[in-house]
Amino acid sequence: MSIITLDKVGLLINNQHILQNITLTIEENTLIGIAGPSGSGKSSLLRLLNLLISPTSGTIFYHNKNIMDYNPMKLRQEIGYVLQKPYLFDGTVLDNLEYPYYLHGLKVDKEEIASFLEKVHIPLSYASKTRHELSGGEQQRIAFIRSLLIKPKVLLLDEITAALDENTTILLENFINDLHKHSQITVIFVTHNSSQLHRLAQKVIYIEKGQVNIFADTEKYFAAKENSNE
Ligand SMILES: Nc1ncnc2c1ncn2[C@@H]1O[C@H](COP(=O)(O)OP(=O)(O)OP(=O)(O)O)[C@@H](O)[C@H]1O
Repeated sequence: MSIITLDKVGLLINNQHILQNITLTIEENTLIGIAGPSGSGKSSLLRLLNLLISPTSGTIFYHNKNIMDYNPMKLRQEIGYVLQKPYLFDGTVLDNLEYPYYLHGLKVDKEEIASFLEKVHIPLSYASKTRHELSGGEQQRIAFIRSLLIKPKVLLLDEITAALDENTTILLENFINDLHKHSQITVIFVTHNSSQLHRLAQKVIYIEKGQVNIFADTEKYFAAKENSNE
């Protein structure tokens, strides 16, 4: 079943076509990788899906309803978003992790917080640290689990492993795979890492100059790429 559909979506900023005529359907419970050159519009597409910006043409549907008709807070409870540069606010790690529950009027689940910290190999004792006492990679892992605690149906990940070492990258990839297997989540991730795309994506959206050039199963995408390089 489709969860997100884009119908001729365009984004025009200062007379520049950032995205043009994007039409695609994303099925529920799939892992989608977005690839493409720098400045091609990948992050802009994620921002549109999270209602941080609005399309200037066309329509985006979430569960067959125009996303512009959703309450942004309600939509963001279902569609989580993690930025490349993690943003943790002042306060402790625990404050950061409890915040999504308060924001959406839910009961804080301390056991869940502890189990997620364990899954991303952050000791429980770090709960009382502030972001200034954490490495960039630790902040990224905390921002990542913060987006998951309220159980989004869709997760948008913008190059979240770009600044991480290989072991931590694989740790997060395994986490995403497990989550996808057990929680029926749809994950849409931007990456410049072609091995990661191969390891993680079931389908690939390739964007160039604001347009979707390829939307295909990962194997087909890599086969087509190999052919074009010959
Ligand atoms: N708010 C904005 N105002 C003006 N131009 C913008 C704005 N946001 C993005 N752009 C432009 O839109 C284009 C696409 O940017 P975007 O960040 O979506 O690309 P990207 O594919 O994610 O790039 P990268 O791989 O380098 O992160 C770029 O040319 C960028 O300069």
